[in-house]
Amino acid sequence: MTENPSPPLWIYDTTLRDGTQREGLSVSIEDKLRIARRLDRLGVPFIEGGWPGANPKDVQFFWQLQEDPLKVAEIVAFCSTRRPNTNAADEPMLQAILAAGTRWVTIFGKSWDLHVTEGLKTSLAENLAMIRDTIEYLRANGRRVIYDAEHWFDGYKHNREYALQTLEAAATAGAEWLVLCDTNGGTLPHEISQIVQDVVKANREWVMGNGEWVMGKKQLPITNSQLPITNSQFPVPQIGIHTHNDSDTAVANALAAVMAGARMVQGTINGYGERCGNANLCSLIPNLQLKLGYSCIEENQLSKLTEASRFVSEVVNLAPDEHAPFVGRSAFAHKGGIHVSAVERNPLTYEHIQPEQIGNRRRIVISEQAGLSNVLAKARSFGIELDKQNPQARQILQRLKDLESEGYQFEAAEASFELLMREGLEKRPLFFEIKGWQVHCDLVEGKESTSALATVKVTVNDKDILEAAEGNGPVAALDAALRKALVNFYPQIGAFELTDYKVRILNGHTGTAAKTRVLVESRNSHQRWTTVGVSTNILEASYHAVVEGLEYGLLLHSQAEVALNASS
Ligand SMILES: CC(=O)SCCNC(=O)CCNC(=O)[C@H](O)C(C)(C)COP(=O)(O)OP(=O)(O)OC[C@H]1O[C@@H](n2cnc3c(N)ncnc32)[C@H](O)[C@@H]1OP(=O)(O)O
Ligand SMILES: CC(=O)C(=O)O
Repeated sequence: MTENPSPPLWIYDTTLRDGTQREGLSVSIEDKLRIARRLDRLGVPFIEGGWPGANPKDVQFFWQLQEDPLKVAEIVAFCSTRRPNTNAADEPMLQAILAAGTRWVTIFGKSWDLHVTEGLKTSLAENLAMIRDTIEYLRANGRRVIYDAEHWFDGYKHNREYALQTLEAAATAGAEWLVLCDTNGGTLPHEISQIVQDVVKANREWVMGNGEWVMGKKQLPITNSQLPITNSQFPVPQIGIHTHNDSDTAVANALAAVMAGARMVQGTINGYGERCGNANLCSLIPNLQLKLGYSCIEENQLSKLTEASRFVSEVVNLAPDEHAPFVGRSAFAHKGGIHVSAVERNPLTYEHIQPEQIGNRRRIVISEQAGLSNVLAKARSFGIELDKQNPQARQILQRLKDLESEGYQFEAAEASFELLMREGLEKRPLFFEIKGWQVHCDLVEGKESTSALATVKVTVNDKDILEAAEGNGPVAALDAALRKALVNFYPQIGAFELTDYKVRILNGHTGTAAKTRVLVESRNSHQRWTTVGVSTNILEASYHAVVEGLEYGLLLHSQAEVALNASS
């Protein structure tokens, strides 16, 4: 039986061009190069690098890539058509795009008559000439051309005949791809579907025309069958799609276009882009590859998609969207007890794909929504085998629910939950006991910083220790005093660091009687953990979170020692 090969589909990434049009996103040349190389490794065939001539950074970026080119991907330079009533050869922008030295260029032009008369303030005929001249000029200079039909869908709805003429102008001039853009992002999937089908049909009819103009049979100035992306498979220009997310349908629109015959999909990593963003490639690629059977990137690269998404968010300095489909931290996080119970039996029950296929992982969340299955799954992740019939398991679940109703939140403080569970199972080691503590704050009118003094009385191995320490606030002083008291017994405490401290008022309407939840994040040289404390007294809530933070660090250390001894 011969295997049916997956139909090819070209992914075109525009993170470095349209992605950088997102408000709040700004990248250096080095950032752009790092992202381009990461996308190259991911196996994206086309990477739009920017608009050379629009800013010095993009000019430099293309020059640097000429020195040290990408390994696989085609890097593409972007530009508009020439301005009205000029010669393409005299346009500085077109000189800049040639100087970028790429094999492929993308030119955007106007499809909507309103934009021609109102935006460009020129005639419909001149706009067609601008498209044609620009592409012919670039072809004559050895470039392969992708034509982005800006506002295609709005243009089509207002004046179908003229919109089709703009595509025809691009195709006759030698564009190899005609990319239909939903620039304003207002089109819905059913419209995309109908319009793309119509264009694909018109494209085919042009090809089969009466010889007057036969799209695609025109002799093109260059052909290069050595290129990884060759048009030899395609005797005609192919249709592509570029969607924006203003109606929250960018991904759905791109999928609808592909199902209607588009063969190139433009989008960005994490959906970054102008206004509400572009079609998110981190959703599109797995949908196209895993569900629709298209071949977009290598399987072994698909399993690196989550890592690539996080890499890009790190480089552009934007917090990753934890709830992003496919690649978000919560994309395969199960919280409801019913879900966890079923997922534990068969993940297919509540997962649309296997998280490993795109390099993500399943997580079980612990909270008041949990059932015994969550507790058992968490216990397993802590290395504790717990049976559903064990009454202690239900007691732990009940304690968890009681504490959550008092204001605790364990989903973000798994270290505290592990300590709670170990206590319920009588497996919580006693590293130290706190007999008492005090904090004194010195608030001097007119003095900027507060000085605080904390004293703690701690018992370790039957020895009582009394220590005091100062800090620039009460929590810092308390933390310092505890460490001082414990460090001689547990020198590893010296490597623990308190890295984050978050306070949330739980029932603000009760004024100063409100409960406070404190989350403390700590770390050692290779792990991070979070603990929680709740009280009507902010200091007491902090105290509980800080003490559990130290205790959990000691627990991790002792577990690591046990593992080391067992392996040696
Ligand atoms: C749909 C898209 O996302 S397209 C990409 C949009 N991206 C960007 O705009 C980012 C980069 N842009 C820039 O750096 C600047 O806007 C530049 C360098 C391109 C132009 O700057 P300026 O010359 O100062 O012009 P300005 O930005 O004010 O206006 C844009 C000009 O381009 C013209 N223009 C717009 N679309 C096109 C087109 N397809 N073909 C030719 N000219 C066009 C406008 O009519 C206007 O011309 P005018 O100044 O003669 O009226
Ligand atoms: C070209 C482009 O970015 C757009 O039309 O949205």
